[in-house]
Amino acid sequence: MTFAKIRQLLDNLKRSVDSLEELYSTHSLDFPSLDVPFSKSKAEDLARSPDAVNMINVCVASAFQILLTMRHPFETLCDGSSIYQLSSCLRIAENLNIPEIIRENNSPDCHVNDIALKCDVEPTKLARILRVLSSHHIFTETSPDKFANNRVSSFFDSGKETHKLKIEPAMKYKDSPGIAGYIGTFTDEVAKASSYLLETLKDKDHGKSFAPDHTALQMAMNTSSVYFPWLEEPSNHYRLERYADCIRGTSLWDPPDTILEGYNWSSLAPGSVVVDVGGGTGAPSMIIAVEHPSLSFVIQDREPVIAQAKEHWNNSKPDIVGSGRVSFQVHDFFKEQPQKNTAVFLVRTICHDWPDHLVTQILRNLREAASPSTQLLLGDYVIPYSCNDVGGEVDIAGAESSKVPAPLLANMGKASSNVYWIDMTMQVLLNGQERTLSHHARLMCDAGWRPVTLNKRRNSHFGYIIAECQ
Ligand SMILES: C[S@@+](CC[C@H](N)C(=O)[O-])C[C@H]1O[C@@H](n2cnc3c(N)ncnc32)[C@H](O)[C@@H]1O
Repeated sequence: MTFAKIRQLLDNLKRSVDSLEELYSTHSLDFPSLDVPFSKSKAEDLARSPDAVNMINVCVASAFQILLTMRHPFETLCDGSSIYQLSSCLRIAENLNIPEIIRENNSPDCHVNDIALKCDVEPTKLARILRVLSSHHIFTETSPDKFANNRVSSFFDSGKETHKLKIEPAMKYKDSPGIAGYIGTFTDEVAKASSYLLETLKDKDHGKSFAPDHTALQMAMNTSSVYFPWLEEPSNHYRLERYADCIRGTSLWDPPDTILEGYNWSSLAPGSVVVDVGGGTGAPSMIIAVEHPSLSFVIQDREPVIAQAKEHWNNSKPDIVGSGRVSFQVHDFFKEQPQKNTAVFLVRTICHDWPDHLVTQILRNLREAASPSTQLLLGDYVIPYSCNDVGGEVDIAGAESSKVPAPLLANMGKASSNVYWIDMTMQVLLNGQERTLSHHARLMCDAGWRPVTLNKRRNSHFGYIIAECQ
């Protein structure tokens, strides 16, 4: 029976590769190479189209399940026990600007002695770190101790000049697309917090609490502050700059313009106001603002973040700032919402930060400021179970589940791993979580909203739920 299952997985894999090759050949393109640095191209764009994503996901889930079926359990457990070493090595590559150093080299590959000289570390230690990454296809070791950027490593090249980064390291994260900041944040404070997950879970005072100051982060960082005020402490200046970039990186979970499909923005009357609640530097709003010049935006966040947002918009979209279509407001979403004339309250990746009782408070504050026509647009992952969710249907348009080929897990296993990584991230940082559709719907209803539509990109777990006033 096991061989039959392996063959079934191989069939899934083969069928998906065949379909992918056919898709690419209809566009006269080849699939992007792992060995070549990433570049914006038609082939890369096609790889993120919903059809291609579906085929790639089936390949990833099938290949991973074959691997796990065939490997000795101890090999799998060794991997699971040491996978944090990969994160630590990735943290070093990002922090020491290794992709940037290799890019600035005169030839495509660079000897580790030259790389180590530029970042002032011991070369044989660095070689071993880069070898871990190369063995996981992040960088390529072209000949012993020589390393080149590949499709994966070049994706976190900030494009900045290393001699400038040496003088002002946090400059790396200014007006950047978010990948370096994402890696830096996840492999630093998130990883450190995660290493205290067990101790926090078993802690007699904090283990069963959902307070945002009773998480693994407090234990790991020896602080009593909640994550956001902790980030804003003067000693965390570098981390705060990096976090802003990290959040822009979350817009890359799907192609960033997916926000345009999340809501029918053209249906709004000219002059309508979109309030981006906890908007960070306003990356999703910026995409909407460019496409829909008749709409106005209010970006709300905590004071230091609003300063970052203003700077980011002034540097990236001075024309929109000059037109007066975007304004910036310091606002605490746990307090009364000052914007009373809002067409859409956009809350993207906000609710997942917080435990249920605080999500209800945030959404209720928005409901109290809403007019009868105001809509809520909640953007977050819609987390699936790894088994079939019998009876989990929710009566919201667009909530249909997609078909998964046997014998893959109902959630597409490895192809969906990021949803669960982010869920754990929210647990260790703030006692927040990713939620199923019915869980999202319940919290919205408790706060006086009626969820009506789920807009989800095909083959993505990230959803935009539209709700109306009850
Ligand atoms: C995960 S980020 C999401 C940013 C943005 N919505 C996006 O999707 O790109 C969460 C944001 O919530 C902000 N935030 C945290 N606590 C807040 C509060 N009490 N009031 C307003 N914003 C807050 C943080 O500063 C951060 O920018």
